Amino acid sequence: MPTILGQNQYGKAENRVVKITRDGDTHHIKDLNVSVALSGDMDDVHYSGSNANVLPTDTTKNTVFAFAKEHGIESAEQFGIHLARHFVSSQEPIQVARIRIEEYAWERIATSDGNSRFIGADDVKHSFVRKGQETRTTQITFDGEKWEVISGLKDLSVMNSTNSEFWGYVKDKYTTLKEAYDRILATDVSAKWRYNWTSDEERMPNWEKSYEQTRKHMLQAFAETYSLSLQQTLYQMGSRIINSRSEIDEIRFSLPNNHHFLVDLEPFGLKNDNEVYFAADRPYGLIEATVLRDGVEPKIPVDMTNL
Ligand SMILES: O=c1[nH]c(=O)c2[nH]c(=O)[nH]c2[nH]1
Repeated sequence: MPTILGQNQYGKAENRVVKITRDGDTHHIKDLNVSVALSGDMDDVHYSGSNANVLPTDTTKNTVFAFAKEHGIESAEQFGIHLARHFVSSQEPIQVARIRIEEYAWERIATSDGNSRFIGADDVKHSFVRKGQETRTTQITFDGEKWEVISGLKDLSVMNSTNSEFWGYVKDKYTTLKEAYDRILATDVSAKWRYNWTSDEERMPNWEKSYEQTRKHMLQAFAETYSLSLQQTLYQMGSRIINSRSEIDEIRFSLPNNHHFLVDLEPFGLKNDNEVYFAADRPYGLIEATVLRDGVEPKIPVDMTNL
């Protein structure tokens, strides 16, 4: 059967580029998901396999990261326009460049002695919570006599653009990880906490207020902990909640370590001074632990955290 080639396009999809602009110790984040689709004179590669007109998709990826450094990311539109113009004007066979960008917005975390809108406060300069709501969860069990309430949240994305280190770990013959003295710490918090209210005889907690305060303490502890590991940060988050909220006896966290790798821009003659990162989606470290009020029995099932 005779066939002909129809519409075709190619490029690297979903380049997760994170650009940190460090204005003194006030940091600004641009977090984009950039997909490049190029089309033009690409008959030969499909019909005969000649790559003579093919700019590799790998190069389109490199261009995204290099442009983040060279031109900055003023807005998704400005960044996309730069990229599209570059591909069409620098590559003779390419006639159309389509750049799709999703932008993930981040807000500064309001810390215990500051307001997020007041950037003068020392500790709100490099801690962010992703815009858009997390999911709130609860599970209630009643046997006719006793209540058990386990509430929580998931998909609360947070990031510290500094004040995170990781070093001094065990090294064996398979260890390649470089020690980090200034890294990005990012996670999507899943947490479940158990209320110590168990009977109609006791005063019921104010559920709305408790949720709001627990979330607040969780965020503030994340922002205010100078982190030597995600494990240490987790413990700080949990103990801040147990110490501040008498209605909660136990909290379990499941924290993915959302790795941000510095992109090597040396091959393009560019210095990456902790500015341009590749936000990897997998694999990720997964750090899980329960923090308990001293003397109480743990009751949150260990594999419940992600529900
Ligand atoms: O905070 C961290 N904890 C780890 O256990 C770990 N392991 C790793 O490779 N990176 C990190 N980061």
